[in-house]
Amino acid sequence: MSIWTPDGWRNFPIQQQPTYKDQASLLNVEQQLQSFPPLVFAEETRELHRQLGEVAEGRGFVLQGGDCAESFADFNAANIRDTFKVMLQMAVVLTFGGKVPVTKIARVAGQYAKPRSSDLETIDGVSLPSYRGDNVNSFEFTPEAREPDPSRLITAYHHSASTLNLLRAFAQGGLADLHQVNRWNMSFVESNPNRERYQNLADRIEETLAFMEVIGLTSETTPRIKETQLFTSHEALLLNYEQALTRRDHLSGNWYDCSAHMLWIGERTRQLDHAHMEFFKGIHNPVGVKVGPGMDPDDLIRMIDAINPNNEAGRLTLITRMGADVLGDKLPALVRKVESEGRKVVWSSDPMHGNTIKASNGYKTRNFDSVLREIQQFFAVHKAEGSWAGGVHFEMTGQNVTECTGGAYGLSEADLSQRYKTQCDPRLNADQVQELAFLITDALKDAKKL
Ligand SMILES: O=C[C@H](O)[C@H](O)COP(=O)(O)O
Ligand SMILES: C=C(OP(=O)(O)O)C(=O)O
Ligand SMILES: [Mn+2]
Repeated sequence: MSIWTPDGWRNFPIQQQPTYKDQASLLNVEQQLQSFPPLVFAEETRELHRQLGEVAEGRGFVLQGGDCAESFADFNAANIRDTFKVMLQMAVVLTFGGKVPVTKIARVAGQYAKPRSSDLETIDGVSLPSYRGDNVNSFEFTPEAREPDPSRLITAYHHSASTLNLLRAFAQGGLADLHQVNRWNMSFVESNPNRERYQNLADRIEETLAFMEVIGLTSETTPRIKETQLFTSHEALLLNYEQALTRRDHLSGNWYDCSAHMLWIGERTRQLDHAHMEFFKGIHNPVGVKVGPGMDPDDLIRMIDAINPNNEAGRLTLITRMGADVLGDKLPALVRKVESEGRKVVWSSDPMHGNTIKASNGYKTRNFDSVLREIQQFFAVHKAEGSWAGGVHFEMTGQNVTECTGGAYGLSEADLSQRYKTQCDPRLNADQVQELAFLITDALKDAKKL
């Protein structure tokens, strides 16, 4: 067997890559990226691996979320802070309500490249290359903007570095204090139309914090109360970028893709004999694979064995994205196969990508109830099969956008145009996604009885 190298993927067929006209400039960019510092440290990545190992064994839950596509235009402190805040709020609700430790993984600091259904976008009879994410081309609909530009990879790297820098400061610098986080939850509940549904849980958290304070467990005495740990992740789609950030760790001698703690392969690029699979085989990060309704149980085992030949718990997360109407038919056979063959995986639910629809006014959207239904069915299937529903994966933002319909504020298709800001898929807004956290705690608590 030949030895794995970070550039070995170049010998395999590959999908969903931009066609760069200027190859010399691409090479130059790759060389620069290779000389830049890594964005994450292998030891942090191993800690995430350890936590995901606990999740695979049924002793933890993963909350993964963030924009479908980060954008250079929305790169600012308020956006980063608000995503961080909402993830923390959700994690507290899930930890307390579900009585289980929650590992937080943001889709941030590198979630720039997008696979697309079509290579071309046509507007009023004009066809141009599709927008493929800000590290490839620009969203604006002109021939110049849509031309893939390698220098965007450098910009993406610097944006990712600054984003990570701020997140690390937030995580350690006091913004993550549990008292603070629950104050945000209280104000979310107070103004929510479904307040009576959520009030009780938020009050109980408040009381618990007050009790802890009385017995001396305060932010001052107990650092865990004011600090948190947030990992980063993105779809490792552009392998030129990922290769350049893949470094050999001096402590273990292993290769890590140091662009993020966790990387995943999308539904469109996970062919067993293609480049992405080859790349993922050699990196030691925890990895995710998106699994849609077309996956065959035997192929799933082949895929698992290709990526996780030693069957290590925490190495592989299967992120199922089936659609609320399909999951009940398709997921049981996959779960049964994986469990009966003894493969250790984290099962996570992406309830977004299988529920994408076109609204009557043309907006790409998702409905809150379909998203909730897919998660509920995900829990129900795992309960029936005796497996552990290990996590959820959302496209979400801390901003008050109008991209998905439904939720307590009853967003309608007509409301979508008010603040439809996404450059790719529609995200749940801060209120919608917090409601989901409250609404899934019962299923999570129930799952724990297994
Ligand atoms: O985020 C995932 C994909 O990039 C996205 O769902 C593709 O969307 P499209 O069908 O508009 O290309
Ligand atoms: C591209 C994505 O997902 P999928 O591969 O499942 O379509 C995504 O998570 O944005
Ligand atoms: Mn998406």
